[in-house]
Amino acid sequence: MTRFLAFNADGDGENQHRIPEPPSKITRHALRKQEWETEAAANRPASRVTKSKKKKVKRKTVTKVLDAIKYESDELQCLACLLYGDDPACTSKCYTDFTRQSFRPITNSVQIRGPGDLGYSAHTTVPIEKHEWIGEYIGELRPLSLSDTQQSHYWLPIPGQCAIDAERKGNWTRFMNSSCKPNVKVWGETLGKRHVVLFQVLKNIAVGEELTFQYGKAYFEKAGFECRCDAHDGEPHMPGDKPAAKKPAKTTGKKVLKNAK
Ligand SMILES: C[S@@+](CC[C@H](N)C(=O)[O-])C[C@H]1O[C@@H](n2cnc3c(N)ncnc32)[C@H](O)[C@@H]1O
Repeated sequence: MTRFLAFNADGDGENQHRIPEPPSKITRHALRKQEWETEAAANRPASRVTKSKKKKVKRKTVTKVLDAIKYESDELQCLACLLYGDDPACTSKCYTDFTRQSFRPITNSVQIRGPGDLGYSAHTTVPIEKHEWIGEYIGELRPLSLSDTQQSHYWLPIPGQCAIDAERKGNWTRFMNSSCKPNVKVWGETLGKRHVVLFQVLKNIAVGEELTFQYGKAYFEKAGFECRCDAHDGEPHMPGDKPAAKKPAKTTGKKVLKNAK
């Protein structure tokens, strides 16, 4: 298991330590194969399962799930070639081209700090310009049908497909916390007939700044806790709530007199 290195936020950078329960570092989506076999078995019409077919279905299912986020649709436009899904010119090359050419390769320029109030956090060690694409959400592909209790806090669903769960395996993007004043935006996109979840920078970001995106109200409602981001000075709130009005500073007698004039 490759471990993410982290730096203690209170330290001077030399205080390097390992995250208590680190996930595996991966660059491609992974699967819990057995889980998908169970899922497939549950959805397979009983009457059609014959002994000879059983093996075939099993192999097919895993392959199908491995391709779960590759889709067949003529309605979606590829972010790289701008062609629609039914165009044969849109191929898997679009994915490799886009990730090689249009991604700011910041993977080695992200420092994982913490734990702080929100756990670990991702900070850039290089300046990043507005509109740059900085990463893809990577994790284990899991069935959408899993119950709420089986879904982790690193669960990101792709509607109609599957969910990406980065609890046990993932890349640096799993460490991005939520903010109501985010500097990164999350996009569900398609690249070379593949569903992807990408992150794009919303404004120029300076060295050392934390990278954050908005998880959305539904995330916090489901997770059963409130957002405690810096935009609200760490006060518990739900995304969309207005920041509580700050208490007026104590007025001095002098000021009151001046105003009274
Ligand atoms: C995708 S993880 C982000 C990385 C996480 N901080 C860690 O240490 O692994 C999401 C979890 O981080 C914490 N978190 C992130 N942003 C938060 C926020 N704005 N308010 C409260 N908790 C937050 C919550 O525990 C949440 O379940």
